[in-house]
Amino acid sequence: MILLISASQVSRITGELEKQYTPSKWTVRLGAEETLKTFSQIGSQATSKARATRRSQLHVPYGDGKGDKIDIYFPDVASEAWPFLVFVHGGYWQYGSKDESAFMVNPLTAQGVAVVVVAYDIAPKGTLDQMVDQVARSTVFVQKRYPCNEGIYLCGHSAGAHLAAMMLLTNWTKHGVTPNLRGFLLISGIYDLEPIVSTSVNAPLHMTLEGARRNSPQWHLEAAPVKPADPACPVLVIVGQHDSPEFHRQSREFYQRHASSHFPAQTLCTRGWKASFEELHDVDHFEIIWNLTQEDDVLNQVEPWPFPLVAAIHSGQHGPFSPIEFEEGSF
Ligand SMILES: N[C@@H](CC(=O)c1ccccc1NC=O)C(=O)O
Repeated sequence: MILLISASQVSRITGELEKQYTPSKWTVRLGAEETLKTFSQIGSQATSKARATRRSQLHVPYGDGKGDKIDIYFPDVASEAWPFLVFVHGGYWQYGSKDESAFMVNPLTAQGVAVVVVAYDIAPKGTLDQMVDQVARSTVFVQKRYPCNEGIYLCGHSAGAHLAAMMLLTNWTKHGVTPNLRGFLLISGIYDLEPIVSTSVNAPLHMTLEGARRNSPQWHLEAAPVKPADPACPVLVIVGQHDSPEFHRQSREFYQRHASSHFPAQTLCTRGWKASFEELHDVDHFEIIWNLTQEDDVLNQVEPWPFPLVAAIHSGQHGPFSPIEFEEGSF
């Protein structure tokens, strides 16, 4: 069947896709520009505060590349057997940096969790393949440097959630060590990159459809070389209520309890991951992260660690979450 569509229909469709993948167009409290400005201000302030008040090691090289750097922030307790939260910042693989992304450092280190904020080479310097490799190498570095860690929890936001999710597929054998991964916290992420190819996001990324698919966790879950080292490694997929419908779809389809015709047998649940899905009530794509600077933010409650969100759902105390659409992942 040949489908004929007019030029104006094409421009309407591409315009809609562009809007769906522009998170600042969906905010409800501040305007787009003010939201982006506030996000970067809050990130910078949180980072200055963390560096001024927490014991830290900054710009630690995890590889030979100039951009292979992490910041490590430590709890007060003298030990190396902390749990580690490794945070991968967002910014559509083309902006953002570790130097304005220490949102959760003070609340988490105060509760005994070491926080690692990862730098990677954003576009145009870095390609998607290189960024994925950098996040893998930074995680391996943390494991090698802190072999007594009480678990590494990978957390990413938006494009950073994509990079963190790619670690579900990583074959660690070539890295010589399998990180002690105990959980994934994927916040407002993108797991199928194909729709991005035809948006302006792709201008500095130069992704081909093939490259987009190669770097889409949604398309490769069946190829995950190993099941999680710890069968209790939970994967929490979270999206903000005021994220766009496309962002909601991305999270839901990645998690989904049952395979869809679009992604047959390609969801976290159907591949055997202990996954949960949650829509966080009344927050947008940016507030969901900047709220992590607050000690009382739901995602910062570490008792019971790792994810009180999961525990709260299981105990029926939904608190500030929207209870809709949650299904416990099958295992
Ligand atoms: N240009 C985008 C900004 C954006 O998407 C973004 C900004 C900061 C952190 C994460 C982002 N999104 C995905 O990585 C917008 O206007 O919404």
